[in-house]
Amino acid sequence: MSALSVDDLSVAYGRRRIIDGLTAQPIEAGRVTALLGPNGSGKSTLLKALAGLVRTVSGNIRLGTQDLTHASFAERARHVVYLPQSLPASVHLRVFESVLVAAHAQAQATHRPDLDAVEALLERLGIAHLASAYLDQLSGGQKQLVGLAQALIRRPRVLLLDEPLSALDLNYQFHVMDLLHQETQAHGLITVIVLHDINIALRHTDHALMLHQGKLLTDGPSADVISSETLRTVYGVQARVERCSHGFPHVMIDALDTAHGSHPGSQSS
Ligand SMILES: Nc1ncnc2c1ncn2[C@@H]1O[C@H](COP(=O)(O)OP(=O)(O)OP(=O)(O)O)[C@@H](O)[C@H]1O
Repeated sequence: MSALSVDDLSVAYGRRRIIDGLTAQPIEAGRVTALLGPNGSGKSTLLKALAGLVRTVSGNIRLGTQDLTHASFAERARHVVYLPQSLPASVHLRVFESVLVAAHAQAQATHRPDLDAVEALLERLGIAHLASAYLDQLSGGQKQLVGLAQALIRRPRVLLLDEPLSALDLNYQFHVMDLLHQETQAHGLITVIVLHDINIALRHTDHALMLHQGKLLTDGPSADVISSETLRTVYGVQARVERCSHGFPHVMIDALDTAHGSHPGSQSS
């Protein structure tokens, strides 16, 4: 299975460099990778660069042996699906149609869309009852689940999700992470998820990249990346990683780290 490789990647908006010479370990297929870091550290910018949505990019992005950095937008879109933080507000389509449209978009390139597959996916996401509802009449969390259905139905090789749990209740957060794990393993996807909830990252992801002011502070197994030291450096908090009675690691935040003075994200230019 191919890996996604990022080598010496820099990304700028105009003259302002946001991602600065980022080189990461290969992001392997079949495992869920968390992209972590404070507000403004460059997580969305990195995802957009991987999806080919930012112009001012230097360095190398490869999918297996294929150079994605210089691939056309259409070529990249065959392999990479990016789900932004929020979907367009006013699309007057029914949920089922919207997922079918997403399937059609991909089907031209790879496989034929399948009505049963759409139905099964809505069922697995727990939103089959919304199939006939209009998108612009859904709650924020319901829209987010539909966005995930639109992304997953396309069966990409690389799935980039920007805060896909931000509007979901506790039950759906767990359910969606479980489902993403199953899909990632079953289809050998490269799944990269921006998360703010460190405990979800610890519990539900295999690998993590920790961004700090546009640079990669560290990457590796999530349980190694999420440590007291990195949480202090990156988020300016005093934290402990402990195991709960079921043996799962869990982060406990004790206090803000007074040595930081202000929010660490506010230090970036
Ligand atoms: N379209 C844009 N034009 C100019 N600057 C931008 C643009 N989008 C983001 N930025 C800037 O790039 C920096 C990184 O933003 P980005 O959205 O990548 O951060 P993030 O880590 O995803 O943050 P958050 O956790 O708050 O979503 C911020 O300082 C932001 O102001």
